[in-house]
Amino acid sequence: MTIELSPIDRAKFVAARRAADFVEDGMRVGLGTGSTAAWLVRCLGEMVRDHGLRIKGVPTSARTAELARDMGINVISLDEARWLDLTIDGADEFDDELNLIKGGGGALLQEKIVATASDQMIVIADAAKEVEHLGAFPLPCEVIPFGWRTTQALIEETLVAMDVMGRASSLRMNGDKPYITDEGNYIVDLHLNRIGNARQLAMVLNQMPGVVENGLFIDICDVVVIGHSDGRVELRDINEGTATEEKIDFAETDNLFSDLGD
Ligand SMILES: O=C(CO)[C@H](O)[C@H](O)COP(=O)(O)O
Repeated sequence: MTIELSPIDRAKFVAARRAADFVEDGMRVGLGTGSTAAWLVRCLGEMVRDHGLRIKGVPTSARTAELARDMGINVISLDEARWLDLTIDGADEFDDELNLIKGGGGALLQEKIVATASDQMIVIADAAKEVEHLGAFPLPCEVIPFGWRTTQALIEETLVAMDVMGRASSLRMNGDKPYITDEGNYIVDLHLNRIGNARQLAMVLNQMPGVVENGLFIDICDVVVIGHSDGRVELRDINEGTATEEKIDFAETDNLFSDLGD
């Protein structure tokens, strides 16, 4: 039986399926968070189950840990792994230098720690995530709950002083309560519209007391795999300076859909 996927899920799936080919036997792999990364975890689970792939997976959230265990992946902590061969994760935006906004799913802190502790980071995304300038997607900023209003005000004042466009920010909510990250923190989303100097902003934000981490991933991503709903995948490697295109045959991946629906 084949589960009918929406065009966006087909795009996410083919990106994940192609990126899974980068995973080799014996690797320690960082497992991202979000709907695209969930496809990756399912693909790796199938490779473990049906093709005997032996990997150790380091999840970037409780959600991903649960899914990875359900898929039969050997899950270990980052402290056990210490260093990773590869991390594969989704993104909310990427630009032509493969700088990213991440954290739409609230897992930016663990995601950045895990990606930074990896020899290589591969981002998997549908084509809508590609932007000329980062910032249309609200930039997540993880802050500790203590004095969060003061931290938010400090962030806003700093953005005004830096003449960053937008300037509004909002506390991320889960119903009528603040959204709580896996680390017990809050997220303040910065509505910037367009980020002029992402490198500078990332550094400035992280210097503020109360800010734990921000969702700008600068010089961390090595490769982006962009999926399209017709099965095409584009691979861009920032280090090699290459851009190639391939096509995934959905017929060969039918077994993945048979028992792995959401
Ligand atoms: O950064 C993330 C979670 O913190 C996700 O990778 C990002 O939000 C993309 O999610 P999706 O694949 O569901 O579009």
